[in-house]
Amino acid sequence: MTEAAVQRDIPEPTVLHWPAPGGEVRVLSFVSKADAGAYVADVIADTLQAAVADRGKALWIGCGGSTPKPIYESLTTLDLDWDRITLAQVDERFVPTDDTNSNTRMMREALEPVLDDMDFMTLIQDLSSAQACADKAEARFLELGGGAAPVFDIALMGMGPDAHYASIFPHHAINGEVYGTDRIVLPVAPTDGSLEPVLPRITLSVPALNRSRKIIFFITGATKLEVLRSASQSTDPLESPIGAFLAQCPAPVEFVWAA
Ligand SMILES: O=C1O[C@H](COP(=O)(O)O)[C@@H](O)[C@H](O)[C@H]1O
Repeated sequence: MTEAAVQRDIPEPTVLHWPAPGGEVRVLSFVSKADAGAYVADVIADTLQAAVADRGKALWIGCGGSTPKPIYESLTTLDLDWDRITLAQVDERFVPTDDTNSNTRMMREALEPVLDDMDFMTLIQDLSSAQACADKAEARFLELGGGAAPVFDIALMGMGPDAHYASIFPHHAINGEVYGTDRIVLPVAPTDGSLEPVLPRITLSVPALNRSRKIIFFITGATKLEVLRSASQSTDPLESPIGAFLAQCPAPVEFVWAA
């Protein structure tokens, strides 16, 4: 069994930090996206290998969108005990897994070199309805947790330019339910099309995300850094989903950023 993943020689980041209602926000700022991505991949790899060494297996969750694809690709180049690693999704669009909008498709493509060795759990467990899909995904998570909501060794998360995280969007009714639910997985209704989400979605609930031992957000671009700076000052879930999340999250949260 490998004790630690290969460590790359990554230039030291600058640490940006500012006060916020939920506690200081800390952002590791790298000179290049490649360095930032390599850092995130190494943190995930080390966390997974430590979990395998401690508990014989690792369970983690990863986000979709386009930003994290290089992280997943990078992880496949590292020497990990893939046969002991399960990856599930933070959120998904309720579309077939071969659809171009599918996070599952992106993740499977990026992880292709190790996909047969590892256990990848898509949130798309049923295409008859988003509720049936969420119910089946919930059951899968309960299996993974031995009958209870599982603990995740690490969560790789992202943030959209509208301050959404997972599939929890500003001004969406899901904000009234997603923080206080007993559910692990919830369906997210689409809007009328003028605002995201335009497609129905499936998301992990906030209590489920909170069961991560650590959370690492990977964001890129000047716009998202300014969105984070401003949104972290509000704890109103309707206006500022990311600010609301940070204000209540019990897990250690780190942001990694590059322009
Ligand atoms: O819709 C989504 O967007 C966010 C952010 O994606 P990005 O490509 O702008 O980084 C992502 O974290 C989430 O998983 C995805 O479903």
